[in-house]
Amino acid sequence: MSTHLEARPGAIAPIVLLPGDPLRAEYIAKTYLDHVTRYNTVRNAFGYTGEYQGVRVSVQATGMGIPSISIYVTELIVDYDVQVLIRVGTAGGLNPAVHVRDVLLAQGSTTDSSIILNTFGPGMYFAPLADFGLLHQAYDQAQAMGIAVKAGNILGEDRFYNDEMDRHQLIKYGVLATEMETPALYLLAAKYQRRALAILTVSNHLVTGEETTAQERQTSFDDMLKLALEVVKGL
Ligand SMILES: O=P(O)(O)O[C@H]1O[C@H](CO)[C@@H](O)[C@H]1O
Ligand SMILES: O=c1cc[nH]c(=O)[nH]1
Repeated sequence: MSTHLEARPGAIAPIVLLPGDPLRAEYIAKTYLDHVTRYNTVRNAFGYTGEYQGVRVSVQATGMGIPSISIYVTELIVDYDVQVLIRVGTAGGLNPAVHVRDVLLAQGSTTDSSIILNTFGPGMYFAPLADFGLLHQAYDQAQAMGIAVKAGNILGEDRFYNDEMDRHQLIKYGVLATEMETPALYLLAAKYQRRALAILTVSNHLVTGEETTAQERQTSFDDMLKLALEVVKGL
């Protein structure tokens, strides 16, 4: 047990998929995994362990935002010795080259969060990066599966509703999309020397106003999830 997870020792696999939404965790477990057990219901942050084509893998909901994912990632690493963490999340498009339903690989994550300042002190702007091996593997796997992914910098914001933020400069500098957890995932992976990657599906576009229907969201989620699981299988 850890403070927020009731899993017994050994109940969580060394490789974990991390959706924000607990119902996405349930969907992944029910749709893609065999021999599934649910190891966590604390706060309804569902956690499951099962097998994907013979490979043991867990799925842990992280909730929304940096404070929430930081709790789950820290406990997964420190209390359950998880080695590989792959976020499977949604993002809002920023760049005109990005469209709803696109699957993105977060090569790095810019952030307005204070986590970098609080970790390194003033004047040091640490760049939270994906594990290169996972990124490379996910990119190659996506090509093999015919999934058109874009890899690049994403924004991990502190607030979903943030009228005050001017994102235009970031868009000019090539930032693809915005979400709310990846900088913390990459920072903690760096801290504990674990491997992490965020794979994101674009669910809406903040500049063009494009939206997805529930059905379209499901299909593009499935592309992202199959990609993540094939990466897991290749580890
Ligand atoms: O779909 P998930 O994984 O929750 O990710 C995105 O969706 C939530 C906001 O709606 C934030 O958590 C954001 O990062
Ligand atoms: O954080 C997020 C996630 C999806 N869409 C957004 O606009 N923001």
